[in-house]
Amino acid sequence: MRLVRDLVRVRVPATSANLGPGFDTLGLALGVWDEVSVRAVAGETTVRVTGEGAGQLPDDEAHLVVRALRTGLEHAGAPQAGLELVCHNAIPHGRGMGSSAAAVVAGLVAARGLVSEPAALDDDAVLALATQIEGHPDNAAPALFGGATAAWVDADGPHAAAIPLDDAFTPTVLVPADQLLTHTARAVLPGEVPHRDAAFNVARTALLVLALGGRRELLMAATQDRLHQHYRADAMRGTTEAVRALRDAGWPAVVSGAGPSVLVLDDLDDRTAQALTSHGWRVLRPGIARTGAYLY
Ligand SMILES: Nc1ncnc2c1ncn2[C@@H]1O[C@H](COP(=O)(O)OP(=O)(O)O)[C@@H](O)[C@H]1O
Ligand SMILES: N[C@@H](CCOP(=O)(O)O)C(=O)O
Repeated sequence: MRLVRDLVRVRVPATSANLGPGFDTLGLALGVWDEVSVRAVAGETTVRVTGEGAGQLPDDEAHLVVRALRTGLEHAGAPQAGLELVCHNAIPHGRGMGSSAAAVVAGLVAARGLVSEPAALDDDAVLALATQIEGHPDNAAPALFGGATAAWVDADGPHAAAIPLDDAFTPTVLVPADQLLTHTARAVLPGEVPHRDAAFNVARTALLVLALGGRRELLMAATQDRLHQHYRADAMRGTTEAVRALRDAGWPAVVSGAGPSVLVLDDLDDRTAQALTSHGWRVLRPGIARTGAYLY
C-alpha cells in the first residue's frame, strides 16, 4: 500500500444521536458541515483551524482528525507522512452535535482518499474504526452514511441500516452557550437499568422508526426516554427545563446526543424560536444531510 495523492478534501456532517429513546443506536445527519483539507508533506504535521474550536484545539499530532487519519493509514498498511491540515469547522463542540465523530470520520475518509487501495478503508472499515475511537456507533453511522440510521454492534463489529425518512421532516436544534463533554455526560449513567425502563425504551424506539417514516402522530410518544436523559438532568439543567417546557407545549423535543443541545423533531415556530434566542439559545434549522461524509 502507498499514498497516491498528496491532497484530499473531506466534508462531513453534524449528527444528533439517540433521538430520545434510541440510546447509542439511532442518529440523524444534520446539514451543518465541517470541511478538512489534508496534504501529505515531507515536514512535520501542522493544523490550521477556522470556525469552531479555533485557537482551542491542538495544532499537531494530538489533533483528533490527525489521530484518526493515522489510525486509518495504519489500518490500510500505508506509510505515515507529515500532514498539513486546514479545518473549517461549523459543528459546535461539546454540544451534542457529533463534532468528535465528525472529526474522526473526516480523518478516516481523508485516509481513504490518500491511499492506493481505498477498499482497505471501505464504509465497514471506517465505521468499525470510528466506533472503536468513539466508543459508540450512533454518531459515526449517520456522519458516514447521511440521513437517519440505526446502528448496532455484533461480535463481528458495528453495523448500520438506513431508516426511511419522511421528505417533509424538518428538525430544529437549540444550541446553548455552555459545553458538556460527552465523556462527562456518559460518566453519570448507571451500569444497569430496570427491566421495565428497558422495555419502555424498546417500545418508543420502535415507534420512532415509524414516526420518522411519516407517522407524525406518533412523534410525542415516540420521543420519550428512560435510559439516559433523566440521569443526565443535573448536568444540564437549562436543557432539561427547555425539553420539558417544549414537550409541555406539544413539541417533540429531546436532548441532542449527550447534550446539552436540544433537538426538536419538527420545525419550531418563529415565536418560540425568538423567545429561546432571547434566553441565549442559538436556534438552527439545519435541514437533514441526506448524504454522509464525502471526498471532493
Ligand atoms: N473538528 C474537530 N477537530 C479536532 N478535535 C475535535 C473536533 N471536534 C471535536 N473535537 C474534540 O472533541 C471534543 C468534543 O467531543 P464530545 O465531548 O464528544 O462532544 P460532541 O461530539 O458532542 O461535540 C472537543 O472538545 C475536541 O477535543
Ligand atoms: N449515545 C451517545 C451520543 C453522544 O453524542 P454526542 O454528539 O454528544 O457526542 C451518548 O448519549 O452518550
